[in-house]
Amino acid sequence: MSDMGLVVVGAAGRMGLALVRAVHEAEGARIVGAVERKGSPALGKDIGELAGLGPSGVAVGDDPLAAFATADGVLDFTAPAASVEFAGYAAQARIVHVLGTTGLSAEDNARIEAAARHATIVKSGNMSLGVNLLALLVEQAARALEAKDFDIEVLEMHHRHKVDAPSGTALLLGEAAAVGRGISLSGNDVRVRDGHTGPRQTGSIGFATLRGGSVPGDHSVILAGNGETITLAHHAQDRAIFARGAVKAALWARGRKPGLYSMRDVLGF
Ligand SMILES: NC(=O)C1=CN([C@@H]2O[C@H](COP(=O)(O)OP(=O)(O)OC[C@H]3O[C@@H](n4cnc5c(N)ncnc54)[C@H](OP(=O)(O)O)[C@@H]3O)[C@@H](O)[C@H]2O)C=CC1
Ligand SMILES: O=C(O)C1=N[C@H](C(=O)O)C[C@H](O)C1
Repeated sequence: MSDMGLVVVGAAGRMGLALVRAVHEAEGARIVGAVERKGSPALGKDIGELAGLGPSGVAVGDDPLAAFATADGVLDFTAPAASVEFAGYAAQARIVHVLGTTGLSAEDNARIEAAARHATIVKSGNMSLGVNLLALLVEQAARALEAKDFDIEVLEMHHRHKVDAPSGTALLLGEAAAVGRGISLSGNDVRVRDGHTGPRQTGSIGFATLRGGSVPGDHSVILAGNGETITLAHHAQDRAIFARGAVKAALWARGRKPGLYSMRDVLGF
């Protein structure tokens, strides 16, 4: 089979450049397009040069539909409104859409689900191997430790540029804890605490957010009981872990029927 042709959207962003480097290093995939928004200073520049790889022959453009028409898949770590639009274009082109953007609303998710009738979409708040394994462990721990005995809190820290909170990963880990507990996260989540909050509600899942510096992504799930705490944690040291996961997801999705898949489907756990 020929190499999978991939378009990177948001190609000049932090994750965009990491994705270009990950595709360059991967076997079985190549970059066929790079897209940024109209007016971006990156337009017209060679994406290989921008990523520090040398000339690639692929210039950054601002026409996603034209780029998708020549591709087998798209790698998308951009912004919610853009990702919803790209999911629609991926459906029109009947291609793979690897979607890592976080901060999606319920309405965004409904539109992405609709696009997945025709596109093969792999979507996850975190594409790294480590976090997806962590989610499995959190689910098991939450199942093993009863809500009356152990409170669950999710703590995350990210770089100063991050615009959404709680992080997609924190929500993914909260969902895993909720699955383990046999409850829905929605309605049991406590995303912010301020002022006179009253005592903690048994069975709730709390979130706390820190922002600063250049931290690529730190997450801890704390199970706090009487006299002991258990902390399950993941520390990202390099965005390459997310980018490698995204390329793996694209290669896994190639040739699969349209639908909405998760990173746990890709990794088999
Ligand atoms: N699932 C995962 O594993 C991970 C997810 N993420 C998520 O990925 C997203 C991006 O993060 P990051 O790379 O740090 O952010 P950046 O802001 O560095 O990159 C986003 C890029 O997308 C571009 N963009 C936005 N809208 C459009 C559009 N309509 N068309 C084309 N390009 C567009 C931005 O351009 P401009 O600057 O002009 O707006 C920017 O270049 C976030 O939601 C983040 O949470 C990040 C890491 C891992
Ligand atoms: O914005 C980021 O940087 C990251 N976003 C994702 C999230 O919201 O969890 C994944 C990773 O932690 C980095």
